Amino acid sequence: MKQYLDLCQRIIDEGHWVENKRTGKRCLTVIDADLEYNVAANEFPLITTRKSFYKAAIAEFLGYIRGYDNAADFRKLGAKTWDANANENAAWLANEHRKGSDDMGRVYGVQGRSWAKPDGGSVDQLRKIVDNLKNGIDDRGEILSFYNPGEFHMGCLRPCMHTHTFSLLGDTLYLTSYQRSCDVPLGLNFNQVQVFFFLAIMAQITGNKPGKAYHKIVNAHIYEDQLPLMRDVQLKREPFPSPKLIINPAIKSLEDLETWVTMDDFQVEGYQHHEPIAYPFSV
Ligand SMILES: Nc1nc(=O)c2c([nH]1)NC[C@@H]1CN(c3ccc(C(=O)N[C@@H](CCC(=O)O)C(=O)O)cc3)CN21
Ligand SMILES: O=c1ccn([C@H]2C[C@H](O)[C@@H](COP(=O)(O)O)O2)c(=O)[nH]1
Repeated sequence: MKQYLDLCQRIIDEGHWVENKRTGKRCLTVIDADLEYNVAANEFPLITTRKSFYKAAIAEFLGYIRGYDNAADFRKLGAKTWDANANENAAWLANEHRKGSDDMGRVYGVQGRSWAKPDGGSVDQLRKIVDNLKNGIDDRGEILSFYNPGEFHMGCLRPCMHTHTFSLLGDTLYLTSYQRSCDVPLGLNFNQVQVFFFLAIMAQITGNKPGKAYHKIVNAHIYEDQLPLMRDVQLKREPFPSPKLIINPAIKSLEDLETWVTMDDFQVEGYQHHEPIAYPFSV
C-alpha cells in the first residue's frame, strides 16, 4: 500500500502536465514506476484508503484468460469496466471492424488466446505457458503479449498492461508485468490486484509455489478531474494493513478457469478500508 501512496504523492510533487488527445483531458504524469507484490506471503495489494471492488478486477482478468472480446461477457462475470470503451468512444463506434453493441474487437485476451498467424491459424500463448510451467519448463520466453500493432485498428483500445513474463527458479514462479499507460486512481487500483492474482492463480494451476510479482509501469498519470479527490481526500487517509486473497483450492487447471470458475471462488480476508471514492472515468 505504501508504494501506491508514494507513487500518487510523486505524481503530485514531480508530475508534468500532458495534454491527451484521445480523452481531451490533461494528465499529471510521471515516467517509470516499479511496484512489487509479495505473493508468497499473500500480501494482497488491495487499496485500503478507499473501498476497492476487487472482484471486478479479478473478473476482468479472468475474461482476458478466457479470451473474451465482448463487454457483455465481462458483465456476466462481474466487470462493467469495458462498457464505456466498447460503446461510448466515438472513434470506435465509427470503426468498420466493430461488430455491433458491446464488441471490443481484437484486444487483450483475443491476442492472448488466438493471435492470428500470417500463414493461417492462430497461436494460443497462454496454453503454451501453462503446459511448460506445469512440466517445470521455463524456456526464458514464457511471455504472454497482448500487444499486436498489426491489429490495433481492429480493437477499441490498445492494451495498457500488455506483456506478462513468467519465470521459474526451481519450483518457485515469478511474474514480471509491463504496463505502458496507467490511470493511477482507477486503473492501478485494478491492475495491482490483477498482477497479484495472475501469479497466484498460475502458480496454483501449474503446481508451483508463488514468489514475487514485479509490475513495471511507463506512463503513470492522474487525470485533471481526478486530482482534487486524490490530493485532498485519498492521500489524507491512513492506510490499513494488507488483507489476504483466498482462492478456491479446487481450481486446478486452465480448463477450470475457462469453464466453471466464478467470483464466488475468490474471497478476501481481513479487508479494512476507508469510504469509497467515485473517481471520474475518461473514455
Ligand atoms: N481512462 C481509463 N482508465 C482505466 O483505468 C481504464 C480505461 N480507461 N479503459 C479500459 C480499462 C477499464 N478499466 C476500468 C474501468 C472502470 C473502473 C471503475 O469504474 N472502477 C470503480 C468501481 C467499479 C465497480 O464498481 O466495479 C472504482 O472505483 O474503482 C476501473 C477500471 C481500466 N481501464
Ligand atoms: O488496465 C488498464 C487499462 C487502461 N488503463 C488506462 C490508462 C489510460 O488512462 C487509459 C488508456 O488510454 P491510452 O490513451 O490508450 O493510453 O486507460 C489502465 O490504467 N489500466
